Amino acid sequence: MNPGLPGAHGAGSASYGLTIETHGLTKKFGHQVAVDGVNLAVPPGSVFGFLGPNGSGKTTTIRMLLGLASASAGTVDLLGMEMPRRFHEVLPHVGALVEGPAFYPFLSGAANLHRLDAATRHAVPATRRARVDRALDQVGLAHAANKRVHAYSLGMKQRLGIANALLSHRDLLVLDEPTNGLDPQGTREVRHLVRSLANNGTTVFVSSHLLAEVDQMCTHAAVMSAGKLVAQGSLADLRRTGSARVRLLTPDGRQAREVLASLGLNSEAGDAEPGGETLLAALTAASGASSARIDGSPQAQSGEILAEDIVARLVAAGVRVRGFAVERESLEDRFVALTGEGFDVAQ
Ligand SMILES: Nc1ncnc2c1ncn2[C@@H]1O[C@H](COP(=O)(O)OP(=O)(O)OP(=O)(O)O)[C@@H](O)[C@H]1O
Repeated sequence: MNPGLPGAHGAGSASYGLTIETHGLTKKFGHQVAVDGVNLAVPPGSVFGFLGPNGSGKTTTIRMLLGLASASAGTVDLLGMEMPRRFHEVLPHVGALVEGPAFYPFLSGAANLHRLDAATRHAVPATRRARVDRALDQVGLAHAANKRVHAYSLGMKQRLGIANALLSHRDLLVLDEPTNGLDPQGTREVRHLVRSLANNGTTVFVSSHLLAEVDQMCTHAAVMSAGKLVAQGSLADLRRTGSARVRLLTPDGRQAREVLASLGLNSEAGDAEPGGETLLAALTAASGASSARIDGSPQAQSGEILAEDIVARLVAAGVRVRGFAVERESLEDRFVALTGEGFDVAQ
């Protein structure tokens, strides 16, 4: 198969376990450690959000992944091949949008892609027209192919940049903040595009400082804070590791506290409400309290006491329950707790 053809599969698609794998990846600028011992594990087929506040080291990490900057320490493997040693083998299978390509404003979108492809060492000239047309179609710019780029909106220019990264079939796409500076419409277009790219089997690694964006686009995420990787995994796993608590409203506060204590749950008083006392209790039993589990009833996998078991115990003890709710930490609460910083959650 010819790797220059659209649809052709590259670097031994099934011959590696992780699409991106780093160990101890570190970058120092003088005394400043911008990236500090990062171990990334990006599974094939994922849309992997690389999340972190401004200045947390995302772009520096991406530059090292792509061989655009040298690492001070650590290793990088892309598609199972060591970087930058196997740079020339890896590169044809990886598309990237980092700091955006420069387009000629007086040329059409299609003409710009023809020029950029012609400057690419591995690109096959005979298939260029078909590949340009296909890439423009993939990013929804077929109708504007012959329009000059100066008449493109920012969102269209950004999609043209992604089209450039898609001129050949890619096993991996790396996009650095692809929605930065876009208006809400352009942002929606690019997010939609990122999600659809993964449907073709391409692994997409996309950085963002917007939690909501990662939440909407991605299957997996890693969180950077001050140069360090503080969490990574599937979004489902990251959500699950967040803590949960019950909020109970009852006129029988004393007995309720005893029941919760018998399950190993420490409770604290919430706001007083008309008609009773509010109690708040983490769903995870305090250590050493496992003997308090209800016989024969399963605990949730995370070690949490099941809400239905708590209700059953309360009812059995004659505690009158006016209100009962399980409150789970949101992804946002979790990430703020991890990084100690606020995230932009807008958009
Ligand atoms: N060439 C450089 N020389 C010196 N310091 C640098 C250089 N490049 C980045 N840094 C510093 O490294 C740290 C991480 O920067 P980086 O651009 O990787 O963060 P980021 O998470 O991508 O942030 P942003 O979203 O603002 O680009 C910052 O403190 C930055 O000032």
